[in-house]
Amino acid sequence: MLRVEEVSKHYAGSEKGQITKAVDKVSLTLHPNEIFALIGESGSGKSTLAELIVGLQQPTSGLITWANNLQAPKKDRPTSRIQLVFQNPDRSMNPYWRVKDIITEPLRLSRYPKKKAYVHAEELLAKVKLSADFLERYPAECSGGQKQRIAVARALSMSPLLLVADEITSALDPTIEDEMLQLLLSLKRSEGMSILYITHRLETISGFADQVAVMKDGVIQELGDTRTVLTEPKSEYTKALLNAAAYK
Ligand SMILES: Nc1ncnc2c1ncn2[C@@H]1O[C@H](COP(=O)(O)OP(=O)(O)OP(=O)(O)O)[C@@H](O)[C@H]1O
Repeated sequence: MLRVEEVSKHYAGSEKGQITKAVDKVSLTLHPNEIFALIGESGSGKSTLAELIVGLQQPTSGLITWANNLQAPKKDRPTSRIQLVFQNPDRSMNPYWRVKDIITEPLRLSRYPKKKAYVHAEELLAKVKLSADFLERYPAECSGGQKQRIAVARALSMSPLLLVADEITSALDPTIEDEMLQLLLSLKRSEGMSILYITHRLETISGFADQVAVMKDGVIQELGDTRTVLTEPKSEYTKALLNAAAYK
């Protein structure tokens, strides 16, 4: 569906001649209807790679291409190829808006009539397993986990082919995190979309992600199907991450 070929993003450092290789010659393929987990410690280049994929940044070199026969699902509404959800929902939500306005914002920005957008609001909340009571609430009246669901509902309003979720469960406690992973898994199936799931926690992706790439210092250390990478890791770095997770 989406191919990343030898993609690099280098930044000039503060000292002359110094460069930071945030992403260095990364290649991967995202298939339709799969969850791809991108794992790495802080500073490994995950967010930069996500921004390159989404088009928020341009690569220094390399190619990012979508399969040309792709079409967002035909709906009576605007659609988009990619939607993003970030770690901190508060930063992307207007605290003075009601949930119904927050989740229909992408539709309204696409000039979809407000009244018709509101008709979809309840259905979008149902997709993320929140009741219609939330429509009239403000973000401050929702928990962190509920706000993340609202952010996912907003992304779903555009029926994306790819949902990029950048550390969206990192601030949640383990039970709520697990509920969010189950929700994403069921959305992958019901919406037929792919999910690029970015996290620093390798231990959370078993039974969830189809493929995983482990990143360090801008370079992919290991890439493969999740079960194989978790049970037969090849790189020393993946082994170290798994060992560290076992002692948590
Ligand atoms: N605009 C920029 N200018 C210079 N260096 C940058 C810039 N953005 C990121 N970097 C550097 O690139 C590297 C990768 O950063 P990135 O944010 O992609 O890592 P990350 O794995 O997402 O980390 P985290 O989990 O902490 O968000 C870091 O060393 C960072 O300091």
